[in-house]
Amino acid sequence: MDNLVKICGLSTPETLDAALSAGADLVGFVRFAKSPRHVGLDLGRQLSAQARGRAQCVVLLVDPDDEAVFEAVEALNPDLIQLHGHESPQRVAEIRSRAQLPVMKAFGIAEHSDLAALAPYAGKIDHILLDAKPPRDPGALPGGNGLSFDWRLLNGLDPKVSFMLSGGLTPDNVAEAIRLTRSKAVDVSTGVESGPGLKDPGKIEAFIRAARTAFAAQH
Ligand SMILES: O=C(O)c1ccccc1NCC(=O)[C@H](O)[C@H](O)COP(=O)(O)O
Repeated sequence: MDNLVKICGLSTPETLDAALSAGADLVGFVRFAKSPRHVGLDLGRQLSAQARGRAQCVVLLVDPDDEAVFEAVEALNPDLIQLHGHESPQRVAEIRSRAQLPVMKAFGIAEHSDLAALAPYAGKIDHILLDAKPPRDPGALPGGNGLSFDWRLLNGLDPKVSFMLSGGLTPDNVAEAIRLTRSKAVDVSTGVESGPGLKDPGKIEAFIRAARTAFAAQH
């Protein structure tokens, strides 16, 4: 995962086009009914076809049963499955094997000890996504909350561990986040919106530009 930008939670052809035109490497489609970014299967099929060949398509699922995995894979034909719930290492391995697709597992980070949760997934996942923990409110979404965590917590992470950084990133703070964490991949949703679920083409472009400049400065 080198110098990659993922725009997550795209749900209209227009904003997807904005992300693709601005050079997003990965585009994420959320399959979670309570989310303002949720895409139905027909829309997901249409959006992933629009993105095909221009960016990697990611389908985001939360504690999916086999049927939810199957229908999402069948409709969206994604390049990658992002798991954003409480999937155990064993369940992740099952999903990866049944779908025959790479998996990126999200981990919520609030304190240094949260990084210990990564170890049991070694060899069972293809990519690591480090995100803020969701608010304790029972109605809160498992992700896409626009909250960041203390990036300095990643200082103790083995430099050989490659990860995608997410959680509260914006066009204004992504350069600092990349500089501090030396992350080679970033993911954003809320920070490129003008309201819940409403992606803003200008913010998408500004985010990608800022991330690219910061990646270039790492070398
Ligand atoms: O976006 C959602 O609505 C969502 C719902 C359920 C699980 C995850 C969800 N989003 C995940 C993301 O958009 C990102 O991978 C990540 O959490 C960063 O989001 P943000 O802090 O909003 O940039």
